[in-house]
Amino acid sequence: MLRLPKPRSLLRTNCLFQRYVATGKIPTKNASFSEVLQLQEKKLTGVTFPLQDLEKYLDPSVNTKSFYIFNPSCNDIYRAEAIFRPSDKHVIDYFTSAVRMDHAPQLLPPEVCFIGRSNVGKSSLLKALFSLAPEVEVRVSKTPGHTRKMNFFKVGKYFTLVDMPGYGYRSPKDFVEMVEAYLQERENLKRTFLLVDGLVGIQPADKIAVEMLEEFGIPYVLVLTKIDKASKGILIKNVINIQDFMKKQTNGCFPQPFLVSSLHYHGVHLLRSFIAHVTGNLRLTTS
Ligand SMILES: Nc1nc2c(ncn2[C@@H]2O[C@H](COP(=O)(O)OP(=O)(O)OP(=O)(O)O)[C@@H](O)[C@H]2O)c(=O)[nH]1
Ligand SMILES: [Mg+2]
Repeated sequence: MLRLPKPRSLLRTNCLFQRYVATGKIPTKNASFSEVLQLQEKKLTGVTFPLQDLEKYLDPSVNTKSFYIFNPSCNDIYRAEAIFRPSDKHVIDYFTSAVRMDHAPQLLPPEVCFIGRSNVGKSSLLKALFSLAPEVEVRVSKTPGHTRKMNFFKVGKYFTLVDMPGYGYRSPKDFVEMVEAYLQERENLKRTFLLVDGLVGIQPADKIAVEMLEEFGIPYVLVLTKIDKASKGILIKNVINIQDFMKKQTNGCFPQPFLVSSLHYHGVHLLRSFIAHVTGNLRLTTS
């Protein structure tokens, strides 16, 4: 069923990763879409549409229709990026943190939040999304359980992104009261991004999170993280498993998973445009 590529050298990835760990700074290569557009077509697809890029390794009998549900044009992606670029009139910044819902800020703009197991890469993804506004401080750590509060980041008047503490290992003891209450009560919450490790695939704790989202009846999206760490074979296996799981056991899940590497910006441009779209700030020219 699968046509697997030869294992590729991880040398370059490792060098970049070492630098990332040593300096704590996320690399900036390919952070902006205009840089990505300079890439050769093959690489451009890999960075911009990592899920669609997997199609060439799949048997033609595999149904990949769901890979193209959200399929913005380059122009759409470019327009969405402008929202993630700060200016004097358009301020992007950390706003506040909260450990309880009654401490959460009263914000009117649409909101999206990022949940997932501790260490799955939630804060790193926010950092990558905000890479065009490097003064925005998002703390990431290799120690699981680093984010202890709900952290609110305002993107001008357009929307708010919320970085959540992780569930599972070393999660805050008040996690349930904090996050479940937020998910159930937040009226301006437009979409929840549930992050799953692209290397290990969906875990029992993730399935519990899915059950909770299904029970709350709120729309959510699955995002596979750290795809730079997974071989194409592992990634394809995890994508197929997840698609199968989504089809059989979910109703509120967007049928197209998103694949990201916060280290190399794979899928980050597409996610920026999806966020702009679901918060009502990007009308697609293609649909
Ligand atoms: N190679 C690689 N490493 C990543 C990526 N995203 C995150 N990491 C690493 O994974 C570790 C955890 O990242 P965080 O973003 O802090 O994870 P988190 O989900 O916010 O974790 P908690 O706040 O503890 O729940 C850090 O060492 C990151 O450098 C990625 O796309 N690629
Ligand atoms: Mg975090």
